Amino acid sequence: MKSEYVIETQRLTKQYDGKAGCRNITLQVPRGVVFGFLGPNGAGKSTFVRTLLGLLIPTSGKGTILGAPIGSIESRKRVGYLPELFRYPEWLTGRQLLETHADLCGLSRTERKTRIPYLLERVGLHGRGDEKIRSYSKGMQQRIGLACALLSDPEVVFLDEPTSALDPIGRREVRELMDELRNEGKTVFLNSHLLSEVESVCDHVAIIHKSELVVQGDWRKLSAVKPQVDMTIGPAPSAIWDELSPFIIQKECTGFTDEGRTHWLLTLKQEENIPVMIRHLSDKGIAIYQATPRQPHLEDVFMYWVNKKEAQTAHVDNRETNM
Ligand SMILES: Nc1ncnc2c1ncn2[C@@H]1O[C@H](COP(=O)(O)OP(=O)(O)OP(=O)(O)O)[C@@H](O)[C@H]1O
Repeated sequence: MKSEYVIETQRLTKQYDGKAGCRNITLQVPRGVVFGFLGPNGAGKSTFVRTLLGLLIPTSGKGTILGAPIGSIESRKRVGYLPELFRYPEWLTGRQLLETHADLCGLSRTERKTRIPYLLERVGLHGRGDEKIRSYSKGMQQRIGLACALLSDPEVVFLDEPTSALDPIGRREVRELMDELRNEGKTVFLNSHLLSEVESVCDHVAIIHKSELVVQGDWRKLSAVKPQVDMTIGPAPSAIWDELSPFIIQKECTGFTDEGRTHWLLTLKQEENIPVMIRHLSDKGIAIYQATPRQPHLEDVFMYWVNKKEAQTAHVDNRETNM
């Protein structure tokens, strides 16, 4: 039976001379998702990915990819990888680069005959495959790297900042590609600093900071951002706010209309308070013209957890200095 998780690690640690890197990372990546792996610069993301791929030897801990131990040939056979700092031999053409990778993956002649033209097309390099990589723009080089990562039709694809060199059109194409891969049942492990991009393609994320895992899960469910609702209501007595106070953490008047309506931004204790408040207002005969829950943003969730980790680390540092 296939495990629910394609990647699992237990206290995986890779340190450089006993410092930095990543430490005690216990992570589960579900099958068939685009998984966002986030963290500030120097948090340990690339170290963790390179350790998963067997490019670095763990200091301690363990992990599996598709059930095979990390670093084993079995686990490496079934993954694709686009590194952050890609650099390809510039004397090769795009097609020759893919041929070389096809040799490394052990793709048969028949497979590469269909797979290479298909991938050139899929990454937007149709008609450019016979040009030398030296003549490729940075974005085109990133696209050919993406084709290399997908060549063996891997079940798990690691993409490290896959859109860093791409224009907005290219970024959208890569987002669509990630969606397609997910729809095909593949798992994409995405490292990216572009939180708006991650937000639009990922439900599941993990955040690491200062080498350690801070949190993982469906980012919309990670307790961070209090629910907010934009409301427009008709004339109301001020006492109504006292009655609603058990549900509201904060209220902000955001505007008025000529018809005597008022716009409010309300921060609530929990989402379930929205229907309760609406019922209360309408029972009191107060007209509600609109009530729209605000969508949370990944950036808020990210900042919340990174700041929380900062505060914990500062607390531990203070205790150690005072001892
Ligand atoms: N080869 C190395 N030797 C020594 N220290 C290293 C090495 N590679 C990374 N580090 C350190 O390990 C920590 C994590 O680095 P890593 O590159 O994994 O972070 P990252 O989260 O991928 O950062 P970025 O977002 O900037 O790419 C950093 O403090 C870095 O300086």
